[in-house]
Amino acid sequence: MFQTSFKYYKSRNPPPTFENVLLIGTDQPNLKPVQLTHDNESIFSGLYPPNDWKIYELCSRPGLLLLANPFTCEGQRYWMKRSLVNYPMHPNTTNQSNASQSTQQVQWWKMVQSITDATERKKFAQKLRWTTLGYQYDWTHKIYDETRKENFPSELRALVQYVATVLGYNRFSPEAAIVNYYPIGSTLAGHTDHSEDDRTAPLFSFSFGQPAVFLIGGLSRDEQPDAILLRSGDIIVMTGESRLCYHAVPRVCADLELPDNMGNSAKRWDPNDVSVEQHDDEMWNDVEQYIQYSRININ
Ligand SMILES: O=C(O)CCC(=O)C(=O)O
Ligand SMILES: [Fe+2]
Repeated sequence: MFQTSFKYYKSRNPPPTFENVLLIGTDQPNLKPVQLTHDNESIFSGLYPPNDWKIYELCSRPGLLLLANPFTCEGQRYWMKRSLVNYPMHPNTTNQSNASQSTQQVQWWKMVQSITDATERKKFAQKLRWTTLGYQYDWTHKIYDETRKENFPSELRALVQYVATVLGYNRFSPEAAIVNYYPIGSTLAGHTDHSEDDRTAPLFSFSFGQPAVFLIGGLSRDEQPDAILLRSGDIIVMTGESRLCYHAVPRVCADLELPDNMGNSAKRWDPNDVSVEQHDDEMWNDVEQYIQYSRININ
């Protein structure tokens, strides 16, 4: 059932319809609103105050929490920049780490920007698919290597701890992250995340840039998954029963493929009431180019 659904949403010809894809933040029978049980006085830069957050639990997958984009436009641009400029950098491992000597020595983002031809620049940039933070994940042996523990970025730790605390996970402290980079058209096959020592701890997932169809199924591949549209700024938290469920990304779409009410991602990071000169630095222009054809997921 999982594979059938994966193929359906991945298909180019014919393309899928999005009628059964859940939109976080809308009234849907499968989305149960979650009320915060304690006061949240503190604020966090780049996020709207928690009392304004729209939080849901997916009725068909108890423990799966969905947060409709709580980020300000500025907050979104900040995390996109961090993910592109700082995270794919030595000593963090990326899928490109062994591609050439220079990918180890020169900042990946600087290499991208040094390519003057736009087509070539895009071709090069699209090759980056993941980077690991904190404990470096060993994909071959499917373990977190005790001897390869790098610093976990303090600003990302602060963000995750803030969101965790608002949701009631006061003791959560992240030790490892995978940042996934998806050019439009790329996919992530069905899998479960079970290499972590403490599988009772929640898993936090932040999405930025182009929208994607996310599938969440059951503990086996036999169950029919639910399809959810993850748009820029949306957060999902896999807790409880949903923590070890199969999930996948069968489609990263361009806004234009989506029905009118689902698209318009760029509004989430590009406020039209502020002129570009006013709102940001030079680096943003390059990041903005990249994000036109990509999705970033911090997991
Ligand atoms: O990109 C996503 O939304 C999911 C990524 C994921 O499942 C993973 O990194 O394990
Ligand atoms: Fe995963």
